[in-house]
Amino acid sequence: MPNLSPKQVEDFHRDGFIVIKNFCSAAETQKLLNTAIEDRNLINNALDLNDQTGKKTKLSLWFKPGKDVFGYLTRSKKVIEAVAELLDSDAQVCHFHSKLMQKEPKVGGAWEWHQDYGYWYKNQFMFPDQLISVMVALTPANKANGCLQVIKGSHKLGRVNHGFAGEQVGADIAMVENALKTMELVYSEIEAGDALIFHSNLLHRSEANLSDHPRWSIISCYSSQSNLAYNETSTSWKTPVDVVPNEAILNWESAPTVDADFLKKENDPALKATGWEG
Ligand SMILES: O=C(O)CCC(=O)C(=O)O
Ligand SMILES: [Fe+2]
Repeated sequence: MPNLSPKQVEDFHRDGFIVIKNFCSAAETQKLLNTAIEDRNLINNALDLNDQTGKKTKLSLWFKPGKDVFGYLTRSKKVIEAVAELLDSDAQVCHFHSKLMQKEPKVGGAWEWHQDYGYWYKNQFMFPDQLISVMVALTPANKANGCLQVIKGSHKLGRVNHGFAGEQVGADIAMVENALKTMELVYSEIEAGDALIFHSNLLHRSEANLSDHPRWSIISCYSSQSNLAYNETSTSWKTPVDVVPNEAILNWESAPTVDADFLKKENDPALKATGWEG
């Protein structure tokens, strides 16, 4: 039984993204949000990333999905089946990394226009069509609190050059402006529990959160096992996901995230100059 309809698959290939409403139930979303708020490891391993104006986005990033509620979500049958249908490979699905994104009221920073493959090219992943991101909203995301914006169809541009924009890596703004002349900018306003699945070359950004409401989400990135990365020391990206039933999210006991292999800022090639920029 396919997880996605033929129309969803077609939309993804044409537009570079799809939104799946109520991908997580209210109870699942609440459990994820509570864990995000209460789990000391997630909090202690959060990195602050400055945007160009000094506003900060907080993110915790880990590689190997564990036996906690986030691990169960990222390994769940519903996520892995959807991803498998959209990746350009019949090989098994591997989990590259997940990030808990916390854009706090008034202080949550912006993300510059970029393609995720703009980062992952630095990891020397070979195939952008075998890399994908799944964003699940843990709180409502809208224009006021800095929801994700995407340029519809921009994954078809291929990878554009990226250079540093503050502490972040940003796409060549000339190419972004050209794209915006003919392609539609879409504000991905979604509710808690909705999922946005997008291609690694889709141009996207988000503005600062100037509202009184948090914008929290989890973004999980997947790669096919046939996609090799020659500059990546973590190993989860080449390890097929140990898939769990969807019920695990709500019903299985959630272990602490203490053993998770969290990213330290200095170890991320995407945050370092390689000389390949520009
Ligand atoms: O959460 C956001 O607003 C964007 C984050 C993002 O695009 C990324 O981490 O690659
Ligand atoms: Fe991104």
